[in-house]
Amino acid sequence: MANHMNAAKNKVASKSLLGGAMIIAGTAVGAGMFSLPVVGAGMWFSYSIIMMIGVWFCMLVSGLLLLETNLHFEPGASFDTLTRETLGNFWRIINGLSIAFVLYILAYAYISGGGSIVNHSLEAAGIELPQSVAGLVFALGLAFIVFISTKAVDRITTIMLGGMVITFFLAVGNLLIDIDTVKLFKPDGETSYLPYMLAALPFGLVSFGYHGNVPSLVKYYGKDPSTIIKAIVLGTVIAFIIYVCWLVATMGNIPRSGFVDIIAQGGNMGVLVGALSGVMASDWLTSMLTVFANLAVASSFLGVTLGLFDYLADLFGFDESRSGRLKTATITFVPPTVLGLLFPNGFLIAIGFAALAATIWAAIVPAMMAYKVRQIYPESDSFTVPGGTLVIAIVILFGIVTGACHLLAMAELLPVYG
Ligand SMILES: N[C@@H](Cc1ccccc1)C(=O)O
Repeated sequence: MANHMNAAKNKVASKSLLGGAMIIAGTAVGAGMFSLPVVGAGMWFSYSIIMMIGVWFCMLVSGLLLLETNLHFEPGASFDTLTRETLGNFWRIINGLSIAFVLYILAYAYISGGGSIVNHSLEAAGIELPQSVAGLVFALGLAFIVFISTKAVDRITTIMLGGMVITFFLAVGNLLIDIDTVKLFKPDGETSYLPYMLAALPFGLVSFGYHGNVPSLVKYYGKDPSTIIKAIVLGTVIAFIIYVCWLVATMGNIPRSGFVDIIAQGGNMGVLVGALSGVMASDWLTSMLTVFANLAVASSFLGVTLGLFDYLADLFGFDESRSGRLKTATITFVPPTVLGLLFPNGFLIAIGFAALAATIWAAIVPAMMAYKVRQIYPESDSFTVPGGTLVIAIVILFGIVTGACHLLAMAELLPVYG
């Protein structure tokens, strides 16, 4: 979420470690999180945790490799500059396209998920809308904020983040008290588990995506590797802890067989939150969970579309005037909103495709750049990720395997639960 970055930048005196960690955690925690229990239902709890540890490790290391490269450049160098200078124009273009693709498809995923959750909330208030219209309301409302200014996005996301922390702990805290360990460790339903991990892997990768913020952190802290490393480690650990709580809360309350129904209904955010609401003791806590889900997806939408907005303005050379911003807003918001109207329930499919493109810029490219940079500066005493070329190979392999899993799952060659 670039906006948190800007929020942090404006406060000169607040270059705390926690600020950087929150930027990373804030970007990572988003729509991916809502897909985890649904796509993890097949392998269930223990395997989900094992997978998340592995994905966390690889995505942490790829972020650190990106930092390693970034530290050979002046603070303020963009991702685009890093790829151009290390890997050349071909990879620069591939990288840029994959970033733009992820931002666009995530914007669509958020409209789909946002529409679904807004609809779920409105139903509770007795208002019935087609989901595509709810998606439109969600997108237009938030697009307007991005259109006004970056500052407006900053202010509103800061408020949203505060609200998310409070509602997450109230709602999930209560779900954690009610969990049933039998559900977690002795799941019902069919006896095959492990094979379902393959199709779930891409969703794990998306939920640990934050890499666009690494250059922003370098710009923010300057060449201070130890603080940036701590911020990345802490930020990804916070995200990991939130995901574990979320998996415990969902899988400890909804039986494995219950997910078959959620998946049959498309597995969108509103369906999952609806199923959780069904098992929660009080209406008040149910509202907290719904508010949390609304805020989580809305703040991610603002972060991602602001990034896309700035990227497109730069690419097409649109200026900051009212008409320039209107042009940028049009190319930013119209394609994902139209998709949201045509296919209101593509949430999970979109997250899967985001993963496919993210394997390039959040795993493979950072590893390749670090490899290159070590050849260019063999004597450098700047920060180097430990583990040598082996670690680089592991990250590249992780990216390739995850991308392959997505393609195989799309071709219906992998077992998918439900
Ligand atoms: N991690 C974000 C998505 C994301 C991926 C890659 C980079 C930035 C953001 C989410 O789960 O919603």
